[in-house]
Amino acid sequence: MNTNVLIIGLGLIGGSLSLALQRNPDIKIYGYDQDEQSLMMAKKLGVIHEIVNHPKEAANCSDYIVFATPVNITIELMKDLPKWNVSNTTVITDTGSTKKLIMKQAEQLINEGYQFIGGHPMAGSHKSGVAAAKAHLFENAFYVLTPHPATKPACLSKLESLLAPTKGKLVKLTAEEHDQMTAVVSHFPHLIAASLVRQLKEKNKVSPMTKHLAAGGFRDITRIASSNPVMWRDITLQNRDKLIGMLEDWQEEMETVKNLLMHPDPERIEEFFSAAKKFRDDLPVNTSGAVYTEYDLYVDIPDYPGVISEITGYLAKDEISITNLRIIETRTDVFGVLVISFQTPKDRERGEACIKTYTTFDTYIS
Ligand SMILES: NC(=O)C1=CN([C@@H]2O[C@H](COP(=O)(O)OP(=O)(O)OC[C@H]3O[C@@H](n4cnc5c(N)ncnc54)[C@H](O)[C@@H]3O)[C@@H](O)[C@H]2O)C=CC1
Ligand SMILES: O=C(O)C(=O)Cc1ccc(O)cc1
Repeated sequence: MNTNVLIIGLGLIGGSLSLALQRNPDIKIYGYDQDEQSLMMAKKLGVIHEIVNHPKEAANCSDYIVFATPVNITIELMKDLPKWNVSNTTVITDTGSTKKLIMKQAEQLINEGYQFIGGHPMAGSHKSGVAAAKAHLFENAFYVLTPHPATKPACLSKLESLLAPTKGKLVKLTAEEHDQMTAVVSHFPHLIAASLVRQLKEKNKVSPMTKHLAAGGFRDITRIASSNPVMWRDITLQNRDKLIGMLEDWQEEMETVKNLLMHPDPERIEEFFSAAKKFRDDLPVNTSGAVYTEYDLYVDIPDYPGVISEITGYLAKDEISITNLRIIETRTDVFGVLVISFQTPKDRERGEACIKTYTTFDTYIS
């Protein structure tokens, strides 16, 4: 018998979850989105099995309901859920980036006999929409669950077995712990990235060449400033308290930096950078963390016309998929570095072997 899942919100996360859950052939996915285009595209791309025009249409036959909508919309929909004729055995969850207010709303549902367990797959990207959905998005990433103290172990196990095909690492946290930690590693960095870009915008008014000098470092640190502003508005509003606390700590940190500059001491300045480098270099690398990871392979290439299509041709011949290509440096007569990104370490290994078979180019992994 099929297990029915209703996914509400068919964007990057709802779409990716839907694709991952379909690795279990017994799963049937009903999809709802208020945006008709997303709904049609989800069906056309095979992201969902069946369209519903209102959650009510599938809510009463669903074993699971997943809210993958922006966090404030999720709260509004949770208020509406009691009108949908949902069974008290249906497991309800969400994918929101914040948990405290969602779990507060869940309390009402739980008191009325519904089963709700908060969820947050800690993987994503600055992209949104169903077209960016990928079945492997959550692989090796932490997938946080926030059960309520009253959640029955059987209900939690039921949700864990649904999510197993995501290949995410399921961990349980309280909503409070979740919102504190995600403020540090995700929400606050988005504020800083946006502020850095806003600062560049202002400085650029005075010296219009500035933005053209924005090199890799600036782009790396501000990539997330290209995320969906509406989604981040809502996350910021829901995790305001923790973010204000972070901002106060940050202001202290900036005071420390200012002091370093006001009373320059080369040793202390070096120590400032080296302490950060050491901790950054020691961050765990075996998880994809909060970002969609690509596995980069560096190839030293000579600068002659057609060299890139030659390499991609070899990879295509051996049926090895790549996700991205970029050149770090090319000058006439000097070797440039081609960076090829793969979806998995295995693909990268095969890619490296393929390039070594067909060329004499040096390859390495950073
Ligand atoms: N983007 C990311 O990297 C991550 C996002 N999240 C969380 O997952 C949730 C979804 O985020 P994304 O998929 O990135 O956003 P998205 O913008 O790609 O998708 C959201 C979808 O919800 C739909 N929607 C909006 N209002 C609706 C309503 N009233 N009824 C039905 N559908 C509605 C939109 O039309 C859209 O298709 C958010 O709560 C976000 O905080 C969690 C992990 C990562
Ligand atoms: O693109 C990135 O680096 C992200 O930060 C993705 C992301 C966005 C929201 C989340 O709740 C989790 C991960």
